Amino acid sequence: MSFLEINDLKVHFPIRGGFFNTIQEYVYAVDGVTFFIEEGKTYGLIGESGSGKTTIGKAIVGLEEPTGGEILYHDKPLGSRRARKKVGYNKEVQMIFQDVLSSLDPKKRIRDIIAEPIRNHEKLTDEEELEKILTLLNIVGMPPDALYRYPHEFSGGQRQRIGVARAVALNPKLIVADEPVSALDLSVQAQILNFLKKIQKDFNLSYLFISHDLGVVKHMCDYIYIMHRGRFVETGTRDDIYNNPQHIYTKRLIAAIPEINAENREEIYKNRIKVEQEYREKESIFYDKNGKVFDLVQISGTHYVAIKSKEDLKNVENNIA
Ligand SMILES: Nc1ncnc2c1ncn2[C@@H]1O[C@H](COP(=O)(O)OP(=O)(O)OP(=O)(O)O)[C@@H](O)[C@H]1O
Repeated sequence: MSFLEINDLKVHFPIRGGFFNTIQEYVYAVDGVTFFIEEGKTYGLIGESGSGKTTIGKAIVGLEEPTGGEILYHDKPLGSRRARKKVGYNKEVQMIFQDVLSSLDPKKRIRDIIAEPIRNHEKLTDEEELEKILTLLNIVGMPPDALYRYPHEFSGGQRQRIGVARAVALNPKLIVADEPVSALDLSVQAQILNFLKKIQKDFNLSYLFISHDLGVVKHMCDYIYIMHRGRFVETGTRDDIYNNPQHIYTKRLIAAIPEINAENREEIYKNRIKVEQEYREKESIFYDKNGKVFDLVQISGTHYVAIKSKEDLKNVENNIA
């Protein structure tokens, strides 16, 4: 059962300029995306820089106001900030960021950083609050003496754990994780991804996992939304996307996954060249003449791809190796 539905979400940013600082044009950061979030599942939102991923995440947590479409929480449209707080939405949907250092106030000790959402939403005595924070530190694998230290005294991986402790402090249902590991080195990335998986079970959490890297989300996500130019170009289960990619943009993302210590390097490079050729030959099937992404067409149970028409589907299918 989905508890969050995003219908035809649009976020357009005006660009102002000229002598009177009037609106000159718009950035169509998010231009009509529809999807849902179910309990305990992980959704990958993948796409290159500027494709609109963070804007979707921010719209979901209420940091960005949609220009169009709606977000339904338990079948009811999200209202004003006040209405969201009243139905507990602000507690249940949290966000963690890539640049965790700048999202943790450098002048505050860890105790106060983690306590912030608790103080905003719950009335606890000092003692109860301390106990809760110590439990949270324990859950994220941080020692109690972290309490009175400052963010700069910790490594990137430790800071991300502190960010997670703050995010789970209010028992959320959904965490929007915006590139949570891309600033970390590879071995720490794996640690944090495993840790996120572990606490998912403990808290029955759902994740909307934002990344530009299909390799990173390979083991995390149940369902994947591939984003390009403000819209979805392909959506499906992890298997649909990894085993049977259809959109040329998805194929390019998969071809770009770096293979560390790969023995078949030559094959990987040849495949990249093949995908690039296919992109040039078949671009018109995937984008209109203005470069806009087409609407999604269902190609199997859970698998949708944005192409010009159903007739072109055959054309695309013939292309599967
Ligand atoms: N406040 C804003 N005002 C104007 N344009 C914005 C604003 N925020 C984002 N944009 C633009 O909207 C588009 C989508 O940005 P967004 O940050 O959502 O992309 P992204 O896919 O998350 O990229 P990245 O991976 O680099 O974070 C970009 O062209 C960006 O420049």
